[in-house]
Amino acid sequence: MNPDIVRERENASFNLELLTNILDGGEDKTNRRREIESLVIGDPDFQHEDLNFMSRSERYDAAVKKSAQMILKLREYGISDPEEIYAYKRVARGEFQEPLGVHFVMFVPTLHSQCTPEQHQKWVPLAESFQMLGTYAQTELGHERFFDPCSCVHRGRPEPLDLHLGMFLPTLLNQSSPAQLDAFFMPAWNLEIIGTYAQTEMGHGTHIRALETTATYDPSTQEFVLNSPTISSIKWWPGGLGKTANHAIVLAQLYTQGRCHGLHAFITPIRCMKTHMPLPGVVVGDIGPKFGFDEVDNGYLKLENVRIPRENMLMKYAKVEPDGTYMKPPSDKLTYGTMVFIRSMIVGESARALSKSCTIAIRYSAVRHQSELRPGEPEPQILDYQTQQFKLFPLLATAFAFHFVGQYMSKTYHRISGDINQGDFSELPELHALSAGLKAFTTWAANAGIEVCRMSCGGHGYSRCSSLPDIYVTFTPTCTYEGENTVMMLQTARYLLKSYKQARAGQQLTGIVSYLNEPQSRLQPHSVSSRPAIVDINDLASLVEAYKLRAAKLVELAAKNLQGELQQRKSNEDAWNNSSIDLVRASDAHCHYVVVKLFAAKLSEVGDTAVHSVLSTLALLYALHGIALNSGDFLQAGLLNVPQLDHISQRLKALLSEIRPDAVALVDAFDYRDEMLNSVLGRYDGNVYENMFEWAKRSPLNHTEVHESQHKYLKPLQSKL
Ligand SMILES: CCC/C=C/C(=O)SCCNC(=O)CCNC(=O)[C@H](O)C(C)(C)COP(=O)([O-])OP(=O)([O-])OC[C@H]1O[C@@H](n2cnc3c(N)ncnc32)[C@H](O)[C@@H]1OP(=O)([O-])[O-]
Ligand SMILES: Cc1cc2nc3c(=O)[nH]c(=O)nc-3n(C[C@H](O)[C@H](O)[C@H](O)COP(=O)(O)OP(=O)(O)OC[C@H]3O[C@@H](n4cnc5c(N)ncnc54)[C@H](O)[C@@H]3O)c2cc1C
Repeated sequence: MNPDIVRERENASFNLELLTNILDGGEDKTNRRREIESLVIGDPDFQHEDLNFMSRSERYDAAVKKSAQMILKLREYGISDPEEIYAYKRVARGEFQEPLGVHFVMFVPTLHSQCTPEQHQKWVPLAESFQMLGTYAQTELGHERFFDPCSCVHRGRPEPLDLHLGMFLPTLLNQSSPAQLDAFFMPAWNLEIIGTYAQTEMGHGTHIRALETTATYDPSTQEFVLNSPTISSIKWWPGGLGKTANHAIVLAQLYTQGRCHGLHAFITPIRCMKTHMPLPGVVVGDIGPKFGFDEVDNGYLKLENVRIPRENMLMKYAKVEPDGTYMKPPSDKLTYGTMVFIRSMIVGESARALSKSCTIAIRYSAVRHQSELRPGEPEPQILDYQTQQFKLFPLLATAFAFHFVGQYMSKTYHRISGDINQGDFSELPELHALSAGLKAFTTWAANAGIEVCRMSCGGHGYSRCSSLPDIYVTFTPTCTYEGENTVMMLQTARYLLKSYKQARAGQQLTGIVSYLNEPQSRLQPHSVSSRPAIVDINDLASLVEAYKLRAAKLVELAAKNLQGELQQRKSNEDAWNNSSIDLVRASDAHCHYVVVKLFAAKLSEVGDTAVHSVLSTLALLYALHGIALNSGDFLQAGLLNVPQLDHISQRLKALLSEIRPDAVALVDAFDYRDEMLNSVLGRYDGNVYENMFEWAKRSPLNHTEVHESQHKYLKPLQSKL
């Protein structure tokens, strides 16, 4: 064990096991999670060469193999609780994704959530043959017997099966009639059907109302005929589509009786279940190498007069009768349910990606010595440099904040989706606004934070052995997929502005936007110099209040700017576009307020004094750092005065020093085993250098002492010169 890291752990001011228990939600949960993780770590079937040393094809192969093994082992061990499945997969995957991810997380849940009772009756016997469903019963989406898609959301690296687990299964869960569920869920769960979620097209990802794929109902055969009428309508991006999946949930414009009824979901067989060859009329393949996601066969799909039975339209909400009569759903946004689900889960993913990165960067900073602080003295640990602390500790605080926000988002999703399943759609707009905004807010912050962690490790952060490049390339598309972040922020802004207008009209708001009801007089701008300071920078409650007032102020500002544009006789759409910078800023401030508020609220649940103290320091650091970064907003809203800015920077420095002795223990509390971090720099024992040397020796370029290119090119060249 490296002596620096041993000393760091001895200096900790709190019992880190207690903090781990808080992150897990209780001591029992920590123990069980560890038990499950050990099942993978001790299993020779999951030992393989570092994927960094493999070609893309080998990586895909290894990821499919791993997915298949995971599914078998989970069933062999009888692990069925969603949290436990997650704990198992998290270790088995490491930083890699699984090919079946979207099958379980999007495909099956979409089937679940969009079935009708009649369809349910038809297929129940199939479903009942599956032992695991019973145990999933308590947890899922208000249904009695469905599995929890949360357990399948990918964590770590993408895998070819991610889309099957991640979107195909969740969409099945959300949008199938019960009969469809039973028809498709069991084969999907047993992997006879491997599904993906095919929504995005080459020409449109964001503006899904403009998707061009068509599903035209033919009453004479009671089939839908699916077509990709243009080059831009080719489905592009779905994970697992290229080579893994044999079915896709295809989002297409529904035509019946000569009318278009908008986007609906259709289960579409794309490959033969026996030979795995593409079916007639189906052109399918891999879209080629990407920034990351090497293990996943993100694919293309062109449909040429592909016929599917009427029953393959997901009919829980909207329906097409045999004669072609269309029955409207109670809300046309229910088709978007899978996206809301995944966005809610991505919030917790932000916490995990950032906490892993902080673990690596902080452990490495504790064992790395560089430069001179005082002449003649030994080189200090780089963690002793104030600038290093300033890079890393606010991110550490952010990782804790996002962890608690992730827990909240997941609970809120389950509560509201339970109501939706009971036919109560009243909180759907709030769920959409919250999940869209927090998905964007947390992924942007974590994305930027991972890169800061990488650069804080100097040159070695650039090596794949640090794992930081892998974490980054795997995580960064969360800013784009499941709703591009700017677009998501604008969706939240839409809700905020609507709420603001309602508040101004005297309506009493409830939920997370209720602060918009507060008297506007509190928000009038004051001259910055004359205004008495209303924020106590040492009091978290006061800071929460400041974030709230800043959010209210920015929502008001955006509303006024929008109104100003409208008064210039601009159309609604142009006025909206001309105000969109302000609208995104308002959403960002709203989300920031929610995060600070939830972090502060979490403290009241912590009984242990030492843990409470260290978490309070982190919460204060998170809140003050955010104010320092956005000081213009707080000054403009009259919530701070200029002298306070200096106090804040002094206070921030003091907080960095307070956290310094606990930094390593704080990242240890995230409890990532070495096998999960897969990072030479982030090793628990701190023995970085010797292991870096061993890792490099395994590089394929070192398999021979002299590379063949010497003989092929350089020697002949030398002889010619
Ligand atoms: C492993 C990785 C896997 C990755 C997979 C993928 O990426 S899969 C691909 C992922 N792809 C994406 O994520 C695509 C991203 N794009 C989209 O989700 C949509 O095109 C959109 C939301 C941007 C606009 O949609 P639009 O043009 O239909 O809507 P509009 O703006 O005209 O607003 C009309 C009303 O609808 C409301 N409303 C909207 N959404 C929801 C919702 N989910 N729920 C509830 N409500 C919602 C909205 O608030 C508004 O309410 P209001 O004010 O009238 O009361
Ligand atoms: C790794 C990965 C996996 C994916 N997996 C899947 C999958 O399994 N299934 C699937 O269907 N899709 C998948 N996607 C596609 C993904 O969902 C889309 O790429 C995403 O929704 C963004 O859409 P877009 O690519 O059309 O971006 P665009 O909308 O073209 O975005 C480009 C720019 O335009 C801006 N913009 C667009 N509209 C607006 C607006 N209204 N207001 C302001 N600015 C705007 C955006 O902010 C952005 O800056 C995946 C993508 C990736 C990268």
